[in-house]
Amino acid sequence: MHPDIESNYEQAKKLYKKHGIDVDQALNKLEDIKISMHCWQGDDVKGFLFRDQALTGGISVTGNYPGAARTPEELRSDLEKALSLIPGKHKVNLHAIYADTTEKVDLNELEPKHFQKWVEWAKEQGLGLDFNPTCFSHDNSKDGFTLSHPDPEIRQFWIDHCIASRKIGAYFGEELGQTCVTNIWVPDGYKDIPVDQLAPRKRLKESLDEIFTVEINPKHNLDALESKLFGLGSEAYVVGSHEFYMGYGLLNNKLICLDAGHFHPTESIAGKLSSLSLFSEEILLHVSRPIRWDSDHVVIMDDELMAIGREIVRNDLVDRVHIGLDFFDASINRVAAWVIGTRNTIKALLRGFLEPTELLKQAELEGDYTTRLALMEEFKSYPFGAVWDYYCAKLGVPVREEWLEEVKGYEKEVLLLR
Ligand SMILES: C[C@H](O)[C@H](O)[C@@H](O)C(=O)CO
Ligand SMILES: [Mn+2]
Repeated sequence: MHPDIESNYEQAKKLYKKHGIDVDQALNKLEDIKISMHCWQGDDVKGFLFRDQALTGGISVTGNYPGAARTPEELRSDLEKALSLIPGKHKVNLHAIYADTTEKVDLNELEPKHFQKWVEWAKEQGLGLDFNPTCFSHDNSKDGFTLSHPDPEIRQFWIDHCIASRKIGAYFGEELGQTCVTNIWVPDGYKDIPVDQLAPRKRLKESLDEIFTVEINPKHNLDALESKLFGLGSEAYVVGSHEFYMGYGLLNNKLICLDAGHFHPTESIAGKLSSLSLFSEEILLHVSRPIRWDSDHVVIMDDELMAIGREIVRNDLVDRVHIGLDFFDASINRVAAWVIGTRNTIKALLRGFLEPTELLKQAELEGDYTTRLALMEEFKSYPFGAVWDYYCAKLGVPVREEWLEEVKGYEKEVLLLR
């Protein structure tokens, strides 16, 4: 480690210690947090099962930066590159369309064996895996409905796919010794104002009930449900709204997934954590960055991200919140997108750990809002960067923007040859 990194760290430690913050302890806690890095940033949500299918479901990827992964091998190589530039041991989040198989298999026929190579790779790399059924980009979702489809045959197809997905999740959890979170998101909704808002929700509820009648050991797989406010083509009405899944999840002991891009523009998912934590044991996050709509931009260190990090740490939710990422930007190097978004998410958590929370809470309790505001503001310029640099060096990953050189090299030697 460069001596400057160490001495800057020692200086920073002293400053934080003055306010009772144990920086070494903070770094130990940070190292235990796993971020679930989404595989779909690597290939613009195409997957490998149906290469010719257009992306549907009201989500969209823009940009045509060269080098997108075309095969499972390429995707794993890109993920490895990104993970080598991110401190800590993490998880990879797969979608069903990323099955690694030469068999011609439809979504409702998927089995653990179709993901065996992913599991072998995860074992080799010391990674956990999370999972998602892919309820979009398929002929059976072409009119915008899946689990709430009025046609019982189509509904059954998606029910079977979700059951198959939970079994794959359980296989991941058992094989890797780390619980897999399987998150169900469906795009179902109407472009224009519907007459009957209730019937699709009843059908969605019945489909979920059927999916969850299959018993799965929660040690291996936890189920999560992701709501949405609107999508492209479902602007007026989304069946799986926040209220719908809050109700369903709390009554049926399922995790609620809060995606930062799935609420009204001024609503913050950070602000929802304290309330939800009082009623639900565990929560799933999709950390994303909406710009004006659910645009899935790469996560930057903005107010929302810092608030997410702070709320997780302040409310002692580190062991109860599963942190997944969800963005897909094809206008920049895709490996860099992962590195930027994941490093930022870890940095936001670090900043949460480096806050004098007890002191601030005490000031607040005493009604001393002057001290609260003064300290919160002063802490924004405390030397967290020195701690971050030390953390990266200690865990053997590039310090500051050094990682960019590596990504540029990889782009030249690997991505541009695709
Ligand atoms: C590809 C993901 O499953 C998808 O982004 C989903 O999580 C979502 O957020 C849809 O808007
Ligand atoms: Mn999401």
